[in-house]
Amino acid sequence: MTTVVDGRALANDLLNALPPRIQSLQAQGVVPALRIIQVGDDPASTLYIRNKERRAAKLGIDVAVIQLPATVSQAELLAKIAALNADPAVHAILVQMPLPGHLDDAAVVAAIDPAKDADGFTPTNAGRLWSGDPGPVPATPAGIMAILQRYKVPLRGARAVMVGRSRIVGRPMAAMLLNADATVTVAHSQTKDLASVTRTADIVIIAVGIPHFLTAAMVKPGAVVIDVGIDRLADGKVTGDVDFAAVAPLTSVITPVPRGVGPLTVAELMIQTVALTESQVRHEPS
Ligand SMILES: Nc1nc2c(c(=O)[nH]1)N[C@@H](CN(C=O)c1ccc(C(=O)N[C@@H](CCC(=O)O)C(=O)O)cc1)CN2
Repeated sequence: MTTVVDGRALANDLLNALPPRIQSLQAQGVVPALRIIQVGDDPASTLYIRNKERRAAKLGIDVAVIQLPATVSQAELLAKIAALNADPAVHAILVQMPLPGHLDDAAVVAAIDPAKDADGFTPTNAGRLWSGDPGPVPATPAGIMAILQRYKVPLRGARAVMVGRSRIVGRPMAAMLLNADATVTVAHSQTKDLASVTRTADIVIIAVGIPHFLTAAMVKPGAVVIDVGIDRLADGKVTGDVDFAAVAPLTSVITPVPRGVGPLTVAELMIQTVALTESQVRHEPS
């Protein structure tokens, strides 16, 4: 029997825990404040940011999008981040990815104050994650961990294959699985005979951005399959990296696209924004 994950329901459920925490902050005179920097006007980024804004506003988080032109210079972008870092009324900052090619992603991310790092992408927080220490973590892998936990997928000793090695998903996902005692393989575009690797997996997580890339021949019967891809087809429809119709019958648990991992990404960002705010309030000089 295959269980198809309901990402929207799980996201709503996780978000139900936030209002009392936000009210407790408000009682102390603090409203969690999230700032999202968008460079350019990529339509997919605009849509994802709108989802984040809507959720934040619904929860009573003070959210604002700082829109910069696609031609913004590295220095101008870094100056904007420095101003947000220095603003005590801002608790969480993120720069929507991808950035235009002339900008240095790594330097931009590294400029964010790790205490306000809503995405958990800064080198400091990535290092904490790989060391198994607490800190802000990237939202998509955090959402996937929430799915695995909610659907009671055993992780200790499980063979997990992460297909994709991005900073947003693949690398932090591998660290989280390792921290949960899974045996982790990271496969990528240079991996030889990928199917022979994915077929060994109890859990396959895929984030490659190629529609229907993971086929039935690449999956072991009974495996858990998590699809992070949000791929736009020529007709405008959204699909995933997994050939869902062919793969789903083989699996024990599978995420659909849309309404699988995506809503969890947004939910985990909200959770992180509140956690960063709480941590800053705790560390404020009294
Ligand atoms: N700074 C960041 N940039 C990007 C991140 C990130 O975590 N931080 N992740 C992705 C995009 N992303 C978040 O920003 C994101 C992706 C998907 C969704 C979502 O709600 N998906 C819906 C479907 C939406 C659609 O129809 O296209 C779903 O899956 O149901 C939200 C956020 C890259 N950049």
